[in-house]
Formats: sequence, C-alpha cells, structure tokens
Amino acid sequence: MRPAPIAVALDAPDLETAAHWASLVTPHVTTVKVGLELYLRYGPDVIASVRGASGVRVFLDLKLHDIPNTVAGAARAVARLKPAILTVHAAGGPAMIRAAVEAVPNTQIAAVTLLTSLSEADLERVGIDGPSEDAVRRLSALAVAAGAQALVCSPREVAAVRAEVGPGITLITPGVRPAGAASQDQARVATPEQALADGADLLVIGRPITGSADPGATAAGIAAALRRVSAATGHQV
Ligand SMILES: O=c1ccn([C@@H]2O[C@H](COP(=O)(O)O)[C@@H](O)[C@H]2O)c(=O)[nH]1
Repeated sequence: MRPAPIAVALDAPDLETAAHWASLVTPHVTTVKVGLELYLRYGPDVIASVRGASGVRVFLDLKLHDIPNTVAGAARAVARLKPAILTVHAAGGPAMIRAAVEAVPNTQIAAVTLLTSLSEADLERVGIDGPSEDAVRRLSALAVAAGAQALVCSPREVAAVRAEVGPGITLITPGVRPAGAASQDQARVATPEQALADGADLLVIGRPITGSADPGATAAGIAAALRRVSAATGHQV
C-alpha cells in the first residue's frame, strides 16, 4: 500500500519518543514533521534520528520569521540536513521569502499564512480584519509571487487558496481532526477527508495520531480513509 500524504507532527518531549513514533507511522505516511520543541531541544541530530533506516521525508517546521539576511543564513544552516520542506512565515514579506527560496534550492519553502490556532476573533485582535480566507488568499498570492513552492493554511481555506494559486503549488494543512476528535488548541479545523477533498496535498496531523493508544494503527486508519476519498473523487494520494 502506498503511504498516504500525511506529515505526522512529532511534537515529543524527548528524542526516543519521537523516533519511536516515526518508526510506527512511516509505513503508512509519506512524511514526518520536526517542529520547534524537538529541534530546539536536540538540534540538527534530531533529523537523522527520526529519519531512521526508512529514510522518510522530513518536514522541518521552524517557521522562520526575521529580516531577509538572517532568514537566508538560517535556511543555509539547515540545508545540509536535507529537509524536504522548510517553513517560513508569509508575514515576513516577499524579500524574506525570496531569500529563503534562494538559500536552499533543494528544499521546498512553505510559507505559513495564518496559524490554524487563530480564530476569527483572535485575528481581529491582532489587527487582521475581515474573514480569515481573505487574508490567507492575500498572503498566499504574495508568497507564491516571491517564489514559495508550498503554502500552509487551514483546511477551511484550502479550496480558496487552490483557486487563488492554481495547481502547481503544494498546499499543506495542519488543523486536521478526525470526526469526533477534540480540536485542542486548533481553531480552524476540518476532517482529513474534507481537507483532501478540498485540495490539500499534505495533511499535518499530530496529537490525534501520536496521542492515540496505537499511533501506527491510527495512522493506517486515516491513510485508508484518505484512499477511499481518493477513489471517490479521483484526487491522487
Ligand atoms: O498554522 C499552523 C502551522 C503549523 N502547525 C503545526 O502543525 C502541528 C499540528 O499538530 P496537532 O497536534 O495536529 O495540532 C503542530 O506541530 C504545529 O506546530 C499548526 O498547527 N498550525
């Protein structure tokens, strides 16, 4: 069975747990994601640990956000780890995004639009007026014009972003929750089936998998659900 387009967020308190989760899910998913918790605690060595013998794709979610020169330097610093994907914040602006793209030509730069943990009320509080979809579309267009090959948005906005940027850009959606699962600190969520049907290319899923009693079986179950959507809609997984 082909692995499903899921990036499992390995937000673990220690390296052994992260590597264990990675070994359980890698038969079923294409990608594992290393975020700030693991990278700041263990540094670059974490990448080899979670990649393991399987050589699974690693998504390095550092959400870089600084002046262009600093972001370019940071991106160059992790290039030798060969992450498949590296995140920057779209709000860093076009020059910063372009600096990251030029610094790591062999890694996909993914621009994070609006964090999926922000509700419409939160967005208003931080000065983003109007529906989240409008801001996400605007940031997506800006990021793609600056050379970003991938975008991170909530599954609620993925159809609108696809309409905005067309077919060639990889759309990555955190904020994915199987039906009935708790949202936790995520605000703009949808099910894996809905995210895929609406055009997402890679679904980021963390706690619903890693917090389950059997992460391997849970990942396999979600992967099977995505294959059913793919068979029904023709959307390739
Ligand atoms: O807008 C964003 C950008 C990144 N993330 C990251 O995705 C995972 C989600 O984990 P869950 O346990 O499934 O909530 C996490 O590592 C975030 O840092 C995001 O949630 N939203």
